[in-house]
Amino acid sequence: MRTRVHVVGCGLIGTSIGMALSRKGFQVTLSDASPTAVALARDLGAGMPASAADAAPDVVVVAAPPDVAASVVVDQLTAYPSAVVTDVASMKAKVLDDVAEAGADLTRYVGSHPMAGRERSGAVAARADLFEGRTWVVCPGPASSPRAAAEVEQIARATGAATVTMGAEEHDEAVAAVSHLPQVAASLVAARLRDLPDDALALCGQGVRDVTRIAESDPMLWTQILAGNAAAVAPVLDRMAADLDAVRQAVSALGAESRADGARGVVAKAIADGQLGHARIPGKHGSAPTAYATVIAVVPDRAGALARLFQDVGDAGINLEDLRLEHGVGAQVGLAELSVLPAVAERLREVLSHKGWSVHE
Ligand SMILES: NC(=O)C1=CN([C@@H]2O[C@H](COP(=O)(O)OP(=O)(O)OC[C@H]3O[C@@H](n4cnc5c(N)ncnc54)[C@H](O)[C@@H]3O)[C@@H](O)[C@H]2O)C=CC1
Ligand SMILES: O=C(O)C(=O)Cc1ccc(O)cc1
Repeated sequence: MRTRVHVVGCGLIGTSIGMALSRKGFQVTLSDASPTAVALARDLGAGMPASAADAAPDVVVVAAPPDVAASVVVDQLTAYPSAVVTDVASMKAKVLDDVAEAGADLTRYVGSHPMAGRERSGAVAARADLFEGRTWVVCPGPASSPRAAAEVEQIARATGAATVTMGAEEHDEAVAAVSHLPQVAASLVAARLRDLPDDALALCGQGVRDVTRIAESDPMLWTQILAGNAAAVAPVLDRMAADLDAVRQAVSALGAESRADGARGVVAKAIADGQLGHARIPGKHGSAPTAYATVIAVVPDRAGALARLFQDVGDAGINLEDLRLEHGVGAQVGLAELSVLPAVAERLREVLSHKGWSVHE
């Protein structure tokens, strides 16, 4: 019998989950506070709108905003007394605490968090491959049954994600550093650009684009995430503020007098510490993050053709973030799908066309 999954919240994440699971043969039903979101998710192939005639789901995935996640989880545990319920909110301890406080059946609740997303919200931004090759954290609480944890892992893996199991607090401390602080940093850096004259903005290079991509994120969502994980985020922000202040003082000292003993050491250490931290980020794995743009080049099935393509990409000074090769059926060509940062995709298309490649979006 096909596993029945009910998705509550048909935004970016819920719709993407529905699309991925439907493609894998799960029977997915959809609900949302907004009927338009449900209709859109259905049109995108995420599943069928839930109706009173449906059989009870085996698993409910709550993909509603963080500030309502716990209450929706409680409602779903009550509505479906034998279903396993998970939520995908970006913080886990607060949701678990709130579900526990409501007196719900914790044996059937297992929080989780896909470490994949986009800086855009809503069903329109959903992608069936959003979780492909990404990590999905599963956080069973002390009362969760092993069966419930296994069901949630099965759902996460069916979307193409790799699961890791962690306690809620351990998860929250980790995401405070790897997700929540980066969001604050990106937003604050991008905010510096707001009043910059156009002539200065014209100088924006790849560095500022890399650092600020997620500054496009939804303020409502992130206010809820930072409030919901405040206990773990605050100490990370304190350490960041202390480091920033040290660099600020050193640079101010250098501005006041060129000798400024010790100041260069402080600056160099900050940059070197950044190198050490950056070197620890695990490499890319799985398919290209959906945030990349793809440029498709037709590659003749001839020795050295691919090498020439890579050479041309490299000569343009463009970093290839990922690559997929499709082999043409019935033709002596292959299709090289080049994933690059969206900001350089148009230039890559122009450069490759100019060099004689047949290029497609
Ligand atoms: N955006 C991202 O990149 C990621 C988000 N998450 C988590 O996923 C959850 C959903 O986020 P997104 O999909 O980005 O948000 P979204 O804003 O795209 O979608 C949220 C959906 O929930 C619906 N909704 C609101 N209140 C509801 C309620 N009481 N009952 C049912 N539906 C309700 C909204 O109408 C909307 O369609 C959040 O908890 C977020 O923390 C997790 C990983 C990544
Ligand atoms: O856009 C990106 O790169 C992200 O990392 C998105 C994201 C946003 C919120 C999460 O809780 C998890 C992932």
